[in-house]
Amino acid sequence: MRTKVDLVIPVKALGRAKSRLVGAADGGAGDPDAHAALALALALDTATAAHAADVVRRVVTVTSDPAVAAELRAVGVEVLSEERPESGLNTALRLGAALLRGRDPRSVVGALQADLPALRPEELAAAVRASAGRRAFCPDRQGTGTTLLLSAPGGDLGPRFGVGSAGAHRDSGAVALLGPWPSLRCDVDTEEDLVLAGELGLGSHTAARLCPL
Ligand SMILES: Nc1nc2c(ncn2[C@@H]2O[C@H](COP(=O)(O)OP(=O)(O)OP(=O)(O)O)[C@@H](O)[C@H]2O)c(=O)[nH]1
Ligand SMILES: C=C(OP(=O)(O)O)C(=O)O
Repeated sequence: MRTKVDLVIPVKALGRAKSRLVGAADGGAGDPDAHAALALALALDTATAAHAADVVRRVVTVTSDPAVAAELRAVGVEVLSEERPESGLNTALRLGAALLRGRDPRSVVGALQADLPALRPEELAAAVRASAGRRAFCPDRQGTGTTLLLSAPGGDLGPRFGVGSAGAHRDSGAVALLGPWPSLRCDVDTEEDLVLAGELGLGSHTAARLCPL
């Protein structure tokens, strides 16, 4: 049986997003527009790769930022407006998951972080297949955070993102997905992460936003 998944990709308002990457887009200068363009590029590359995965049926972004909404709609992503951004990431994910669950009571719903600019559709697909009908999560490269969380078919997503989320998802009964999918584990929080993502192969939006070395 082929698993199909409907994904929520949360994207923080660009002015507040990816604070640990300020300056990465312009050699340390820290221009806000250059930073916002980089944060947006990370999300565009993530959403584009997710959309291209053969196991993915729908991609919905939750954001309060009109610029993010417009750019993601332009690449075919549905956008759900986050009415109360101060409520945080897990609230945004529950909103998106509820929308998707309402459309299909038996589906697998998932949360995919928006900072995976090297993501390869076939690696995302392999991780989804490995979940095999179980609520499951993929830890980030360091093993402490979470890049992907999947519900069981028809089940609750139960997002517990935040510091130490891999442990929180494990403790809540989700199965860890630990296969050969480095691009799915390479979330980009720091410039070091960005270098590692570059070694895996950045998506075109992010590559275009970085200063030539
Ligand atoms: N919609 C929404 N997305 C969020 C929120 N907080 C975090 N995210 C998204 O969740 C993902 C993981 O968040 P982080 O890696 O902590 O990203 P961040 O908060 O932008 O980065 P830092 O400022 O460096 O902590 C990213 O894709 C963010 O855009 C939120 O309150 N609402
Ligand atoms: C919010 C998270 O992302 P990060 O740890 O990359 O900030 C998480 O992994 O739960």
